[in-house]
Amino acid sequence: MSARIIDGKAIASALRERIGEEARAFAKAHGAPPCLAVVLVGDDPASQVYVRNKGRATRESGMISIEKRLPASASEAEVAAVVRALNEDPSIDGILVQMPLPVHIDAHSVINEIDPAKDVDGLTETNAGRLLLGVQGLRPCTPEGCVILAKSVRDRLEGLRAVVVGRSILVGKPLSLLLLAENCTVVMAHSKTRDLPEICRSADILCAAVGRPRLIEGDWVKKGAVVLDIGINRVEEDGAARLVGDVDFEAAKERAEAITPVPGGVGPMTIACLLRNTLIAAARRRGVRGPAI
Ligand SMILES: NC(=O)C1=CN([C@@H]2O[C@H](COP(=O)(O)OP(=O)(O)OC[C@H]3O[C@@H](n4cnc5c(N)ncnc54)[C@H](OP(=O)(O)O)[C@@H]3O)[C@@H](O)[C@H]2O)C=CC1
Ligand SMILES: Nc1nc(=O)c2c([nH]1)NC[C@@H]1CN(c3ccc(C(=O)N[C@@H](CCC(=O)O)C(=O)O)cc3)C=[N+]21
Repeated sequence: MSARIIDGKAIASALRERIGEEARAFAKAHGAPPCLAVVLVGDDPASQVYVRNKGRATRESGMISIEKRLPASASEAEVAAVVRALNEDPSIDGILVQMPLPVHIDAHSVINEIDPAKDVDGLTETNAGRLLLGVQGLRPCTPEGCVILAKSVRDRLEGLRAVVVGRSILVGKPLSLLLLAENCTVVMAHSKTRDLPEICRSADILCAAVGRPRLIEGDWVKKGAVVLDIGINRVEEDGAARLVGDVDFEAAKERAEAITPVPGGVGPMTIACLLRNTLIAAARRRGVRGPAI
């Protein structure tokens, strides 16, 4: 039987609807809507598209979107200065520095300039540490979106075996920690992992965040597994440009119970969770409870 396709676009759209309502209530109570600032350095075409989409989604949810663009030649000090100015601006609730940064800029240093209270990507040392400790903080958006999608299929994740392929700071590592917090038994796999197919076959929840088109083959998927495909890879096929994930979707859907498509799976959830984090940051900065969503 063919798998159920997890409609990330629809789930994200429902979440954004509720965030929009909360944002409007917030604006009434506090005199201004939450405000997200996105810092974009250079002119990477994929980043331009994401930043434009984020801006549109932010406005659609009744929030304010600000973009700070710098040329690819900007120095680390210049980027850091922009981030510090946003930290000090009381009208800004959330700051996101779009990755990747040009190679001459140390991403870790720039991210650490962000005020942890405005770090809606959850990437500063403070928020990463809070995730590790399991205390209140802002969580990275893509991993959060993945957990919501997994829960849309399985009410309780407790005791399930989760395999996360990829251990980046942005996706794989925080996703492993969030699944651990849900009481999954988590295996973190990466480029040095031996017997990757065998390890994947043991997964009740299989998460792929690698950045290699269709690396995960159909027969690496256990029958009845939930597959979350985080990869976004642009490939040329039959003379046309298209987006594919890290999982061989057509083959995997014959074995999985449920699977996310690319596009229309995890990607839209990342944006919805970014908006939710902006709302949470805006509320906490004013000392009120965050949204109940
Ligand atoms: N849907 C969304 O919202 C988002 C999607 N993405 C997409 O997710 C993918 C991953 O992104 P990101 O985490 O930033 O990528 P990175 O390149 O930072 O990390 C890739 C990870 O995959 C591992 N890896 C590479 N090759 C293999 C292999 N052959 N077998 C097993 N593991 C391997 C690497 O291992 P090692 O550590 O050993 O090098 C590394 O941990 C990309 O396609 C990206 O576009 C990213 C962010 C959000
Ligand atoms: N600081 C930072 N935080 C990020 O969260 C971050 C980042 N940098 N750099 C790049 C990656 C990538 N990313 C995506 C977000 C949405 C979609 C998305 O909405 N994708 C649509 C399709 C979009 C398209 O057609 O290109 C989908 O999957 O359906 C994809 C990818 C966030 N990232």
